[in-house]
Amino acid sequence: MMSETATEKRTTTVPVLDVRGVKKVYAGSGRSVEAVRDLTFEVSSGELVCIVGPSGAGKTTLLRCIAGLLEPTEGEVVLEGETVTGPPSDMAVVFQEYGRSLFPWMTVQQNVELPLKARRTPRGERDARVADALDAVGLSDVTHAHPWQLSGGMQQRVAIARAVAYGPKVLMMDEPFAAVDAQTRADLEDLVRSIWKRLGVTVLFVTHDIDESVYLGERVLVLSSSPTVILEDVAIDLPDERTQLETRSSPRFSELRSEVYELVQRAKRGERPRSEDSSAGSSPEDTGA
Ligand SMILES: Nc1ncnc2c1ncn2[C@@H]1O[C@H](COP(=O)(O)OP(=O)(O)OP(=O)(O)O)[C@@H](O)[C@H]1O
Repeated sequence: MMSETATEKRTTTVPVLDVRGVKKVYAGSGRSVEAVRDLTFEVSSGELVCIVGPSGAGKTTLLRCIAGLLEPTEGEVVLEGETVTGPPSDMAVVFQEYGRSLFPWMTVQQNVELPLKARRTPRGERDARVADALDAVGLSDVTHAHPWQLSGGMQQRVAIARAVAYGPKVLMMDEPFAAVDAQTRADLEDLVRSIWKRLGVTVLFVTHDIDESVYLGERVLVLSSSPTVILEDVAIDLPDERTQLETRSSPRFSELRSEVYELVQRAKRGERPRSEDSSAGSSPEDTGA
């Protein structure tokens, strides 16, 4: 099993990702929207960090800035010491809309190997990576099927396999399970944790779902409502081995869930982090909405 190596790797504290003072203002048509005001946090190599916050808090905007798909208005994103100025080669993103991210005319195998072909990975290595990734997501027996022949949950597994085959240092997931049923969602959550352990990859997981964030994460970053900053960085001190039944029914899970729930409620009420209390411009009127 590879989990020991992955566990050792996760205990290191090298920041793989450094988000420094990121602000994003969308401008256009005579209207500007400050989606994100000032986000600063670090993610260590091999961590699994979840991001939650009220609707419209700027979770997707933040993720797109980190993925190099949007340019921050101020601040910077530093990945392994390099400022992100476009999609970094060692980052992969899994989006919610699996139906739109897979090519229907290509087989599962072809969809998963596409980014490797684009990177001109040699055939032998490509085949091995695709086989490993499909094995990791439990889809080795449908390599020649087309996405439309698979269930929604299986299609999302293909999208995850594609990201995994690429061998990213950082795997970002933007509400990846919002469109699947509850049972499939639980299976996919366990899949994310098993892949994370198996590969020792750093994972940044955006979700609306408070229970999901606590179940998956080692840390949960709670965003304030607009103008968005980090309201709280919550350490999830649950045991490393998690199961849907035992973990979710443990007293500590309930406590953490309540803590994050209360923080999200505070965010919705427009509360600001304590660090802003003494700073200028932090009056309740300044909380936007
Ligand atoms: N391309 C855009 N142009 C203008 N405003 C935008 C654009 N994209 C997002 N916004 C605005 O920025 C704010 C943050 O949006 P974003 O989608 O990042 O939030 P979110 O937390 O991911 O939302 P949700 O949880 O509802 O998916 C919202 O007010 C949104 O309307």
